[in-house]
Amino acid sequence: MGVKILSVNDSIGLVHFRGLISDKECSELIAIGGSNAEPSEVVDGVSGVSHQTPGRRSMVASPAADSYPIIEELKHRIACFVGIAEEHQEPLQILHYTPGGAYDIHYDSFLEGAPQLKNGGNRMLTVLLYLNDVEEGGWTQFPHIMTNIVPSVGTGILFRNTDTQNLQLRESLHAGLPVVEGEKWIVSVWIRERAYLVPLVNRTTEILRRTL
Ligand SMILES: O=C(O)CCC(=O)C(=O)O
Ligand SMILES: [Fe+2]
Repeated sequence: MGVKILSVNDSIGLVHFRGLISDKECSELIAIGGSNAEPSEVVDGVSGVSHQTPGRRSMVASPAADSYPIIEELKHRIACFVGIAEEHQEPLQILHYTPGGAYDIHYDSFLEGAPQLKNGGNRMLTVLLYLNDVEEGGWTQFPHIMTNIVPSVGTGILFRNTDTQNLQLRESLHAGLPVVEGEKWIVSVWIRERAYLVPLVNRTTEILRRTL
């Protein structure tokens, strides 16, 4: 499957592309997301604790790659596409936004001294894959570089969150604008500077849920 580059913005290495996943795979991922969803959380940059917040209004599923061949395959494809080993990826997330759902303006990377940096370093890159067309709204917006990405099935973006010293890149500020009509399904993958160890507690919860 050939990846086609639609546009590039050099300031944050933003690449808009099509062809990393097929429409059929998008439907498959939506089905997996729908059957594993929980309310999304955000990690606190100081305490390192995850909590629900009004700024991230979506449902999220983080299915284990070893339970779903398509997730394993996708992680591999993303690693080849970005040229960084799979071990640097945090668990892949499938996000579902309904009308009013949004991810308010934020950085994916952490500031110096944040406890999350201990596991894998900073979130160097983000990959978002759009799994469906949104009737209205749901654009991914980068205000500093005045760029909006309109979700469209089978397309995706890749961008840098950090500079060459792995410090937060100001221009990487972004938001998932509110969905106005329809729904929005995406895959989101955060890629670290170094290998990221999936905390055992998450894995255990997942395994338990699977066996119950
Ligand atoms: O929903 C979007 O368009 C943005 C998602 C996002 O920023 C993230 O998952 O880090
Ligand atoms: Fe983000």
